[in-house]
Amino acid sequence: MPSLPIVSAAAAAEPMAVDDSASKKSKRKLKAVAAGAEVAPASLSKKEKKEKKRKVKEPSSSDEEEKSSTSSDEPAPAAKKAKKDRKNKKAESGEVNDDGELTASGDENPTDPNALTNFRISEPLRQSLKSKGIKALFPIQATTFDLVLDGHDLVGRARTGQGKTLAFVLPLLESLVNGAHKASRRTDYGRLPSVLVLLPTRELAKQVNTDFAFYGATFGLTSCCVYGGSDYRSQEIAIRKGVDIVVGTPGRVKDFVEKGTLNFKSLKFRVLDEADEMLNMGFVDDVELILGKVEDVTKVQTLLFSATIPDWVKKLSMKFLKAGKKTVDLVGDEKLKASASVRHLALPCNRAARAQVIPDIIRCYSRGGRTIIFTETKESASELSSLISGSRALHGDVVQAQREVILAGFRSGKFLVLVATNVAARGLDINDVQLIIQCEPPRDVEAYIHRSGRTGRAGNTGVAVMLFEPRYKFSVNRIERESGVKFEHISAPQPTDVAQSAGNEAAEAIASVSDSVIPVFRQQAEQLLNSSSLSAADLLAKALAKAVGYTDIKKRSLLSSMENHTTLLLQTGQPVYAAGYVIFTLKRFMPEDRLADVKGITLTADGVGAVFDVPSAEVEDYIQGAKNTMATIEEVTQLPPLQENDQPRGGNNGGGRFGNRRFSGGGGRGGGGRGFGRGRGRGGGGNRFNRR
Ligand SMILES: Nc1ncnc2c1ncn2[C@@H]1O[C@H](COP(=O)(O)OP(=O)(O)OP(=O)(O)O)[C@@H](O)[C@H]1O
Repeated sequence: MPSLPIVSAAAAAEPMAVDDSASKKSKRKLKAVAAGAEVAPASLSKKEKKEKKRKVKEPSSSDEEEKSSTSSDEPAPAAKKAKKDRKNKKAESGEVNDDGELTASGDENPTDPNALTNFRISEPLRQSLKSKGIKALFPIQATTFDLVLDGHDLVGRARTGQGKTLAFVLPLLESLVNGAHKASRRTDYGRLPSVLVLLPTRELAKQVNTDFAFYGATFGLTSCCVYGGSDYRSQEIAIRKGVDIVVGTPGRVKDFVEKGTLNFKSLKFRVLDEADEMLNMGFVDDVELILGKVEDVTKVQTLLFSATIPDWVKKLSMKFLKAGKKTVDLVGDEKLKASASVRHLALPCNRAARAQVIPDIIRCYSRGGRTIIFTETKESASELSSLISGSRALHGDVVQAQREVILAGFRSGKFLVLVATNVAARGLDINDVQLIIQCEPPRDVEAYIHRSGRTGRAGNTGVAVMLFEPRYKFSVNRIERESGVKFEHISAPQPTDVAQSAGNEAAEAIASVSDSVIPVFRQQAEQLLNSSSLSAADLLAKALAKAVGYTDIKKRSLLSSMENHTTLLLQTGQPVYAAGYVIFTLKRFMPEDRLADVKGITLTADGVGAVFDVPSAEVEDYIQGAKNTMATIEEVTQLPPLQENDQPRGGNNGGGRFGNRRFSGGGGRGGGGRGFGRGRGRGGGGNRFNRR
C-alpha cells in the first residue's frame, strides 16, 4: 500500500476540487491585499519602514507622510481620495489570512478594498475585466496599481499565478488613455510604439500579447507580438503600420531594433517580465542592448517583474530603472517561495518505472483535468510522450508552428497531458491544469517553483508530484530547503488502488446503463454463470475488471515504483551499518547469483534494518529462507523512515550511499544518473531553444 492511500489521497484533495465554473467563482473569491501595506515591508527603505511602523501606531497619520516617503510625484487629488478611501476600507474590513495577506471577496462588493471601483480603472476597462470574471484586483495588482499609474519605475515580485501580468497591463493601459500620456496619444498610421514588453519565451510573449490585445481593444489600442521562429515579414508590416504596444522575445526585438523597424522615440513604458529567466536563457546582452536604445530615459517608465532578484537583475534595475524606483515584493524573506495553493508531493520512482507509474499518478491525482509533465531534456520529453498515450511533447526542437498547435490543443482540451521541458515552466497560464509531474528534482529551485506554479493559479488549488530516484533523495531535501515547501512523501499508486478506483467508476457506469440492454445480454450472462465455478459476484468482479481494461493485477515496489518488484524489510536483531552487511546476511540463505536482482538497498532510519527490492516472484523464497537464520524478512506495506544520503555517491549504477555496484540501487534502463549529468545549461550564449 502506498504511504498515502490513493483513495484517501484523492478524498483529501476533495475540498480543493474545482470544476470549471467553480474555478471561475473561486478566482473571484481569492482577492487580497497585503494588510495596509502599499509597499511590502521587505522592500521598504529604512526610512519607509520607520514611517510604516509609526503609522501602525498612529492610524491617524496623514497620507502626505507616506507619499513623501514613497513618491516624488504628486498624485492627482482624485487619486489621493481614492487611495485614502481604500485605506480606510482596508482598515475597516481587516480580514487577514494565514499568510498575513488581507483577503476580501471578489464579488462586486463596494466594501472590498480591492474592488475595481476603488481604483482608477475606467468604466470600459472595468466592463472588459468583468467579462472575464474579474471584479477585484489581486494583491500584487492592488499594491502596484497606483505606483505605476502615478509614474513610478517599479520592481515587482509575487508568487506564481498571482496575476502579475494584469499588474502591468491595467495601469499601463489607463496611463496611455486616461492618465499622464492621454494628451500625447496618437492613433495615426505609422505611429511609433508606446509600450515595449520583453519576455523570455515565445509562448509567454504570445500569452501576454493576448491580454494586451484583449484589454487594449477596449480603448482602441493595438498590440503586436514579435518572436523568433515565426514569420518576420508580417511582424515587420504590423510594426510599420503603427502599433501602440509591442510584446516580444529579446532575440526578435533586437533584430527589429537593429534593422531600424523598431524605433523607441515615442516609448513611454518598457516592461521586463520574468527578468531572471532572461538571464537563465542567455538573453543578457540582447536585453541590455534593447534597453540601451532608449535615448531619453527620463521620459520612459520601466517596470521589472522577476521571481527572484539575482545579481544581474539587481544590476539591471540599478542601471535602467530610475533612482526613485519602488519595490513591491510580496514574497520577501518568507520561507515559502512556491505556491501555497499547491499540494507538494514527493514520490520515489526509478527512471525505468516512470512510464508505468505516471499514468497511474494522473489517474489518481488529475481529477480529470489537465496535467503537465516536466522532463529535464528534450529527448526525455519526446520519449516519455511516446510512452504515455494521449500525450504530446513540447520542447525547443519542435518547430514553432507545431509548438503553437500543440499549446492551442492543450489549452482547448483536445488532449489533457503535455510532456514538456522548461520551455513551459514559466508564466504559462492554462486553465484547469490540476496536476504537475516533475520527472526528477530540477537542478535549481526556481525551476521547481515555476513548474509547480503551472497549477494552483488565481486562487485555485492543484497538486505537484515530484519523482525522484530513491538514491537521490538528498535532492528532494535540497528543493525542500530552498523553496520552503514541505513535501508530503507518498509511494506510487499501487495497481490495486488504481484498479479499485477504476472499478468504482465502472460500477457507477454500469448502474447507469439502461435496463433495455438486459434482454439482449441475459442469455450470455446465464450461460457464463452456469458454465463457471465462480459465484455471480466473482464473475461480475471479473466483468468490471475487464470493462476498465484489467486482466491481471501487477505489484509495484514501494521503494522504486518498479512493476513486478516488491519491497522487503530485513531485520537482524542488531545494528545494520552498511549494504554490504545486508548482502552478507542474504548470502546465507539465497544463491549468490540471485542476489544480482536485489535493488536499492537502503538502511532504515532506526539503524536496525534495511529495505530493498526483489522480483515479486521471489518474495516467498526470501521470507522462507530467512526463517532458518537469525534474520527476519517481511514484505512492507508502507515504507519505514529511511536513512538519507547527503551526497551523491556511487556513480551511475545506483550504488548510492553504500556503493556496492553489483547489488544496489538503480535498476532498469539507464540505471539513473542520466538526469543529473544533463541538466539544462545556464548563463549566456547559445541558442536558447536548443537547451529546452
Ligand atoms: N484580479 C483577478 N481576479 C481574478 N483572476 C485574475 C485576476 N488577475 C489575474 N487573474 C487570473 O489569474 C491567472 C494568473 O495570472 P498571471 O498569469 O498573470 O499570473 P503570474 O503571477 O504572472 O504567474 P506566473 O508567475 O506563473 O507567471 C490568469 O488566469 C489571470 O487571468
